[in-house]
Amino acid sequence: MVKALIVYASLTGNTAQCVDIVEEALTDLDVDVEVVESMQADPHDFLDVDLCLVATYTYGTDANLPDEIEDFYEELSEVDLTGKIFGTFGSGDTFYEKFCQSVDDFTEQFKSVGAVEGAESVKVDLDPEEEDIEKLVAFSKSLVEKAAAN
Ligand SMILES: Cc1cc2nc3c(=O)[nH]c(=O)nc-3n(C[C@H](O)[C@H](O)[C@H](O)COP(=O)(O)O)c2cc1C
Repeated sequence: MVKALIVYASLTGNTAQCVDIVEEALTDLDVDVEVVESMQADPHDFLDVDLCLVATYTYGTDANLPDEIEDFYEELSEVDLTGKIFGTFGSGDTFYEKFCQSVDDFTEQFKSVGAVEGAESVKVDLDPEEEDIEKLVAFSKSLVEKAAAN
């Protein structure tokens, strides 16, 4: 059975909604999914799963990482995830110049520790609508296919 860990940060619930959608999609695909808030998460836990996922919103004056996921981001740089499949997603607001910058920051961080992107990241404008749900389900499916072939 494929195992997945989703680590997330969500202040007003939009990213949490995206997490629920991905969790349900992965469960429907027979994946054993664990969901952990970033403050409670340890990046070393990714070593025990087949699929490593991070979901986050973007905040601050210069598209900063949310405070509650910063330590996790830094510690992720110390974990060797060579060959592991990862996926990133989250919510932002297209009003801002750097839309979903934190999602991109995590994509780069995962790549820097050797993980392999299993599906293109999904960036949702505020709360997920029908087309976002479809994208998140397709994202989940693609990740599972990659993990199964890994
Ligand atoms: C002060 C502030 C700064 C923000 N900066 C950005 C930003 O740079 N880029 C972006 O895409 N969204 C930005 N956002 C929007 C949030 O990421 C967006 O509202 C998101 O849906 C929140 O997710 P959550 O409901 O999971 O907390 C900002 C919001 C606030 C309040």
